[in-house]
Amino acid sequence: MSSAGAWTAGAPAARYRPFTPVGLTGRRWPDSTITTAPRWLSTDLRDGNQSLAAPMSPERKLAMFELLTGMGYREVEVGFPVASQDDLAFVRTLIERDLIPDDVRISVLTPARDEMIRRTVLSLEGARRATVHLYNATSPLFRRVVFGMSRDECKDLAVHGTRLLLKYADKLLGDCDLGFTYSPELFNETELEFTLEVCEAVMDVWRPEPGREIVLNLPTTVERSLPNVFADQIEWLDRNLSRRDDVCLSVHPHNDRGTGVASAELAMLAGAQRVEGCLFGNGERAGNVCLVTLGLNLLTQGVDPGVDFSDLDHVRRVVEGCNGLPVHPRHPYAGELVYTAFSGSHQDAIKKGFDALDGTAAESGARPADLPWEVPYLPLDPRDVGRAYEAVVRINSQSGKGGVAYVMSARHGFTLPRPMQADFARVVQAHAEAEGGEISPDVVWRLFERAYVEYPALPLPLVFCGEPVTAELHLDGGRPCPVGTAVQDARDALARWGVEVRAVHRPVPGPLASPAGDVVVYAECRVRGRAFWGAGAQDDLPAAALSAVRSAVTRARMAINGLDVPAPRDGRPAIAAGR
Ligand SMILES: CC(=O)SCCNC(=O)CCNC(=O)[C@H](O)C(C)(C)COP(=O)(O)OP(=O)(O)OC[C@H]1O[C@@H](n2cnc3c(N)ncnc32)[C@H](O)[C@@H]1OP(=O)(O)O
Ligand SMILES: CC(C)C(=O)C(=O)O
Repeated sequence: MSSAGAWTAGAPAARYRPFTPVGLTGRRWPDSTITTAPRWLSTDLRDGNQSLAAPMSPERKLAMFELLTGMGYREVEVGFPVASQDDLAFVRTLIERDLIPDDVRISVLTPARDEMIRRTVLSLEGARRATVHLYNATSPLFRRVVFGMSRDECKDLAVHGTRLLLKYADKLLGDCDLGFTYSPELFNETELEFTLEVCEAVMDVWRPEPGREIVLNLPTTVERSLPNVFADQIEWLDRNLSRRDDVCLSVHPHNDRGTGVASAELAMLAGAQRVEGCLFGNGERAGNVCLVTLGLNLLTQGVDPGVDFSDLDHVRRVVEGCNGLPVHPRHPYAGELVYTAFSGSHQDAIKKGFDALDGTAAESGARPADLPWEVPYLPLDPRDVGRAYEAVVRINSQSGKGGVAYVMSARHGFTLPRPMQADFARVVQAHAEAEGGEISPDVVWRLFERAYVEYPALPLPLVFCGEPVTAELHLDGGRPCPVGTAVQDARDALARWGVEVRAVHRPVPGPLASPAGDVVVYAECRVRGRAFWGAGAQDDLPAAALSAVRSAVTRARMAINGLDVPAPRDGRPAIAAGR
């Protein structure tokens, strides 16, 4: 029996205890909004790195550091110098080769152990500005199981560690602009009054004052509760900490419950001023909070994240290379598939959104890129993060006419009339069901060509079993041409070939124009009460109209005679795709 089978006797829920709520009254955070970006600290090179099966090589560390600082992160935790010779060497390289931009503050992590604090401080020798980050676990479980310490002993560890830090910094760091971060590890599982007691005791040693802040960094070391509980904890501390103006309240959420981002955001509502995390959520177990998601969540609320995500694919490639871990195709904002719709109703709405945006741009004279982003199903303009529109719609058996029309227009430059979209969508759907999988834009094009372009063998004049053919013409782009007389010429030409033109539709006002210079006409021909479509692209409108009608009538003949539609002629496509 598989291990999952053991649950038939009942889930082991009784082994787990729910988190105790904070019992905060008069909460302020639910009524707050986020209007500015927090301070960010990237811990990719420390928490991220320590969680990798193969920690980053020096070259990868440097690539990560350059990426982070190039994107605009101004606080970067660069390692745990006592962990390994590699970690130490990297810190020394940054300092000795003067690789730290003037506006960037590096930080290094140390446990509250005398010799380790000394060596950590020493690792910063020669740095112009740097922060030492001291941590010790404060939760009851850790006090009991890991340290075997009373509350007072646990507090003393933090206090003594801070004293040692000051002592060694005084001795070893000269005129370095030294910052200090203290983290009560497992904050979220620690009694709030005890956290406060420890933080106050640490502050009594560091003595924060204007110009000498302390960063109190509150981690969900292992995320165990709902984000609202974390927000309550942060608001409680925000209300109760002394010297609040000189404290930077920071959070360090992990993602064990999959709610790291929500925890960070609610904590910001509750008073957190700084957030520590990793790009794409690398980090211990289920990861640290994802800095990309947090930053772009802000952007999509109209708040500048203060970090440059304009080439997110580049960021993703560098991070994948450094971490040796793939970014999930569904990762918010950055995954390969997150700007792609396969399903018909999504594609339809996206296409209408783009059309509306183009319409507003044309009316107002504004560039689409300057208009408010209002495209259904896309929370962000892919171009704002350096992604193209091509992949927004991809076709398979779940797709509908909107998606097929989008591909024809965006990829091939053919704006199909609405009833023809439905007709062509049926062709594509049949192919998708027969073949399975995805249908590339090239195959969509070949299906279109096969279904609608001219078959030159068809004899003229175009009468069908003695019945006249009627047609409605739909004009698309093409080289600039004087539409008025050209339309009359087309009517006259078709009349000569036995076709009565009942209507001419012109979806877009203005001259017909396409980069490839063809005039494109779609013809909807009625034969025995049924509609058949054809498309023609030629140098002039009469020729294009005739071509479209011949193609439609061929389809009618084949269908009514129960024959398959023939493949297009060999050689060059009858219409050049990708106009
Ligand atoms: C939540 C976090 O991410 S915290 C950061 C975690 N990161 C890392 O651990 C990566 C780097 N770590 C290392 O290289 C090693 O663990 C070192 C160099 C720090 C220590 O190595 P070792 O001396 O071999 O100790 P080891 O890691 O096995 O055990 C930890 C010891 O430190 C103690 N300890 C753990 N955290 C702390 C702390 N913050 N402050 C003081 N002591 C601590 C433990 O109680 C244990 O003590 P014990 O030996 O008396 O039982
Ligand atoms: C050192 C602290 C901030 C940490 O990494 C954690 O608690 O997850």
